[in-house]
Amino acid sequence: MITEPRLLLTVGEPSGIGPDICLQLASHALPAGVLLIGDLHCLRRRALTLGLSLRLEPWQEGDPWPAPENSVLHVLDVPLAQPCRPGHLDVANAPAVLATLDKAMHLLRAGAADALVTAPVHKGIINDAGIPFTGHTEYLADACGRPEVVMLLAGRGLRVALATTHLPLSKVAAAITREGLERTLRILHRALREDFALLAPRILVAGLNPHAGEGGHLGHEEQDIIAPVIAVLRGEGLRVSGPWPADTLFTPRLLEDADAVLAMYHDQGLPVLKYHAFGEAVNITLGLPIVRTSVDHGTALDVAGTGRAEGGSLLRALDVAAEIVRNRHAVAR
Ligand SMILES: NC(=O)c1ccc[n+]([C@@H]2O[C@H](COP(=O)([O-])OP(=O)(O)OC[C@H]3O[C@@H](n4cnc5c(N)ncnc54)[C@H](O)[C@@H]3O)[C@@H](O)[C@H]2O)c1
Ligand SMILES: N[C@H](C(=O)O)[C@H](O)COP(=O)(O)O
Repeated sequence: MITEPRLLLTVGEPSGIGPDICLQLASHALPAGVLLIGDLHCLRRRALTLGLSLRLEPWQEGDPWPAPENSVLHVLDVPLAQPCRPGHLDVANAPAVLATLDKAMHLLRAGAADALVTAPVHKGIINDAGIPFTGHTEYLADACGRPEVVMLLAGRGLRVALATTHLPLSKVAAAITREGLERTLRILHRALREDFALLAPRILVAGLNPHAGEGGHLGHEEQDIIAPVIAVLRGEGLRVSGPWPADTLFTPRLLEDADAVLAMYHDQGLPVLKYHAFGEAVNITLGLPIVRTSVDHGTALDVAGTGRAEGGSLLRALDVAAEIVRNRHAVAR
């Protein structure tokens, strides 16, 4: 039985709060052994800026997994091209940010770690560097050869999954197909069972249009796509219901009988989740062969290096990653 999962933690965008919240971990009792992946020099400078007293130890592939120690963090060094300055993005550092993810994937594939936790990256600066990138979710899906994954954010008892992720609103409707939606619901259902140990998960599915299409007068996706998929899955005994009008779906009476909500697009579901649990929620990628969790917030350039970054979501992301590793291990036995 795995007692202490080995967690990789990528530091994310170096000019954002990723380094700040990673460094804060040195003063916490962690749920698992954690290895940071990022620029060691940047982390040392940020610790000085923040007045944090801790030791940062270099770790290299082949070294034994670092034992947890008070006020000590271990770092696999992935050097940046330019020195990092809190709050100031530098396009030259974008390749190194992605290199931390590639390193993590390499270690996971080699069986040298059990899960990946990611601090936030800045999607815009990576694109400005000429590298097409929409998010960790899609990048890791691609790296794992699993194009169909599902983004789930969970916090304070609410779980919200998305049928589409980082897509312009103008492309959302066309991206919702019967095949895609059915696959998404199957991935969500399986993950709720295996990763969250819910034996018969109940899923509420949102409509796409106002009032779930108002009987076809405000859109047809509910009748043509969403309802037929729900009918197929219900026919197999899955506890899936909807399409529910999204404006009243997130009300206590409905949520009390649900384990997760499937929203049709990013800003239909995530504002509710973040209003409910920002700072304590966790982003989990379902359907990958690896375990990957992340924070519920972005790079917060405005607070990087100021001492005002809050690390609660990162602590939860580490907890949830460790819990999923243990649950998957139990299922495999
Ligand atoms: N997991 C990820 O990699 C991830 C997640 C969300 C957003 N992003 C990226 O982050 C960048 C900035 O996004 P944004 O400005 O929309 O959102 P943001 O979460 O970075 O910031 C929104 C507001 O919340 C504050 N804030 C966020 N997290 C905080 C924390 N831990 N402690 C204190 N204050 C905090 C910020 O200061 C800001 O005022 C974008 O490029 C976005 O794509 C990345
Ligand atoms: N959609 C996420 C959020 O709003 O919190 C975020 O952009 C992170 O996505 P990735 O995990 O794909 O980077």
